Amino acid sequence: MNKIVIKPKSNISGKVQLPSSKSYAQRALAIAGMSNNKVTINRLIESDDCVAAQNILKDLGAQFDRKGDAFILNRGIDFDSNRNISINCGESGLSTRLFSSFALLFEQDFTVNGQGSILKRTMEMVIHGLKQFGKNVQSNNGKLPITIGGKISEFNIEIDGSVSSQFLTGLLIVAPFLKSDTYISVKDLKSKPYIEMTIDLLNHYGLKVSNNDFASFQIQGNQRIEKEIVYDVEGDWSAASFHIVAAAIGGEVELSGLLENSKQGDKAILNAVELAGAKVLWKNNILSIKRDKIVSFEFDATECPDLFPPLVVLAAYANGKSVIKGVNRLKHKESNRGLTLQQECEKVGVKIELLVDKMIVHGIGKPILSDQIVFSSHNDHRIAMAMSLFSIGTQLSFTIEGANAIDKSYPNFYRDFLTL
Ligand SMILES: O=C(O)C1=C[C@@H](OP(=O)(O)O)[C@@H](O)[C@H](O)C1
Ligand SMILES: C=C(OP(=O)(O)O)C(=O)O
Repeated sequence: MNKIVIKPKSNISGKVQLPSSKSYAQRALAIAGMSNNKVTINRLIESDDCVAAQNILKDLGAQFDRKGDAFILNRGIDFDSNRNISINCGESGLSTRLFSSFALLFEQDFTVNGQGSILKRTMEMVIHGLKQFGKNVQSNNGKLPITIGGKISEFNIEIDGSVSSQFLTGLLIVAPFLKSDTYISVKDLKSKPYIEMTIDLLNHYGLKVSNNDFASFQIQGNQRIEKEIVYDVEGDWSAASFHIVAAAIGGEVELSGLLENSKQGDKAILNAVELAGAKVLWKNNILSIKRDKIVSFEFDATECPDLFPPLVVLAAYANGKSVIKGVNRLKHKESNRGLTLQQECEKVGVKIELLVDKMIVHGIGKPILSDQIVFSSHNDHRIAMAMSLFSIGTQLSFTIEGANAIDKSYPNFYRDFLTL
């Protein structure tokens, strides 16, 4: 049954080993597909998005084995195939926008499809970008499915980065393997840390791209992955953000598996919980978070939009107005997260105002639970995880409908959270 009952928790205390980063994992798989040598990716979890990326590699003719949590690529993508190609990207926005750019490596028809919420999310940035390369693109009114075909005739393009960085990630992964050098100028790029992660991983595979202050990128063509690669996927800061906020409002946690100097933008959650009054400490690669006071805060989440759901819960437990910037980034996620957070928080008496690019959360110290509460995840993993936190310091159980949404990024979330 796709619902869960969460019991009240008077206190948070315990240790969690974080799952590996779904953003790094999908990138590592995509770049591995370009290799003619063996690639081993360690610590790859079987979240839905990571499974989708592996299925795409299969659709593209790559061959690999799984041994425990390791992924071992034996043969990369079959670029010599001239049959028409069709990939299914599951519900992953990143895999959909990233692997669409792989159409640049083929001339035959390359169809991209998916399922669930991704069918409602815009693909305009992909369509517009691929057309500039001279490709023909047919879409379902700017959404999936899209079919891409034809030759590349242009290597100097301009894209808009204000809605999503994910297609640019795809272009940066594909461009080193094109026959000519590529120049990409980017207007108004958001989610920049995700582009740093892409470049970080390209460098790990021995590939080079030149970044001119996130405004343009120059990529030499005809590059190769010269040697065997081993890559260990680091822990997921976006997943960690829920346990970090749980501790900040309800007690303490010790988290392992995270890198202190990670390039993941979502490690900014530490700045937010410190602003709200929690204590943060690193010792021997273990991160400890301890509740102290909880005060309202102001935070700009424009570059780390996935932090909105846990930040809203943090703000709900502070007394008074917290301001979180970057709401425009939320429209095109698994749900329209500004609206879904507003709707779900209303159920516990927390009012949220959505202004032009700001959210104001009117925190009430302790959310009010009645015995009737049924949250909806809106089939959005981050909404399901965030609503679970409302069990902290309250007296009554509640239900989350659409609870399985967590499988997209963190299938063991409830197991881990319920041990705290
Ligand atoms: O590149 C990535 O791994 C991601 C980029 C972000 O999307 P946008 O670039 O669309 O903001 C983020 O919200 C998403 O969860 C993962
Ligand atoms: C928006 C997300 O992912 P994606 O865009 O890859 O579906 C997310 O994980 O919150």
